[in-house]
Amino acid sequence: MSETINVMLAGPRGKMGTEALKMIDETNNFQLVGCIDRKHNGQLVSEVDGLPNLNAPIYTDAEEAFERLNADVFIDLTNPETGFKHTKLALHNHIRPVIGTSGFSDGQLDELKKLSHNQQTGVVIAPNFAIGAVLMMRFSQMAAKYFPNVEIIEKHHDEKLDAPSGTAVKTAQLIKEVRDSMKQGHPDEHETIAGARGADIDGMHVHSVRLPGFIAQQEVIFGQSGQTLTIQHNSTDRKSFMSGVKFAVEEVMKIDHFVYGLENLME
Ligand SMILES: NC(=O)C1=CN([C@@H]2O[C@H](COP(=O)(O)OP(=O)(O)OC[C@H]3O[C@@H](n4cnc5c(N)ncnc54)[C@H](OP(=O)(O)O)[C@@H]3O)[C@@H](O)[C@H]2O)C=CC1
Ligand SMILES: O=C(O)C1=N[C@H](C(=O)O)C[C@H](O)C1
Repeated sequence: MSETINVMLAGPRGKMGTEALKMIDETNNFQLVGCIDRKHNGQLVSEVDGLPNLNAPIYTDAEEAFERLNADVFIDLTNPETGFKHTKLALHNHIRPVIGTSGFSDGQLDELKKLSHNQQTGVVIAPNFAIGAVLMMRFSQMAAKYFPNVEIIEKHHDEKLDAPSGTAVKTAQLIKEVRDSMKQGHPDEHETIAGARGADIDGMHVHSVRLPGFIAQQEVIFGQSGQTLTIQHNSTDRKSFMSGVKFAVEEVMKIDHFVYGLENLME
């Protein structure tokens, strides 16, 4: 039988957090030891409406939670500012972070990488936990070798705080690794309304749609003379992210270094 992994989680009442609590509850060798939330200090998860029947305490003070809880792994599903603070606290306490929260800057990612190295503690930061999205990013990187002209359209629910999405940024980074830097579109093009061409990542234009009705979707559109190629992924349910979260929790137990992107843990 697999050894028990003690897990703590920040953001239990959130859309992803509630789904992650169900996954932890359903996984035989995962044990929830506590949560960090903005509300319900001192209560048990089971005492909060809508959360699973888990007898784990809730802390509103993150420092106290990291000091008191005997956790192996820390999952963060909050927001960029909070998630960054939590990840540093987890590493300082040698609790391995699995971070789904998106919106960290390159500078923040560098700082966490250095901290992980100094603390000799593994960390997994995954812009997208859905296997289909990881494949969409990989296929896009493959295609970019042959189709350097590319634009990314990401579509999310209108409660999302960060734009562009972590997935779009990661996709652009993967493409950047295989194509020469270039400016796309007409050399003389100009926006008559600011923002019309979207964000620019190394010459790639990234467009963010925010509408009710979406969970998460991304299209990577490649074009060259006479043909276009579109690689698209849809998450139609947040369950799509949970096998990736589970996988990351298991894998982070085996590493002592920084990993950015689930693809780096897959065969
Ligand atoms: N990597 C991936 O595959 C995925 C990543 N995400 C990312 O995960 C994050 C969460 O997404 P989602 O669940 O949709 O967002 P929600 O807004 O539904 O949930 C965020 C939760 O974090 C809580 N929170 C905010 N600040 C704090 C704090 N200081 N301490 C503790 N809890 C806090 C919020 O509490 P309150 O309700 O009081 O505001 C809320 O319950 C986002 O960054 C999103 O981009 C989302 C989907 C997939
Ligand atoms: O906020 C979301 O919902 C999502 N966020 C992640 C991102 O920013 O890429 C992953 C997924 O797209 C859902």
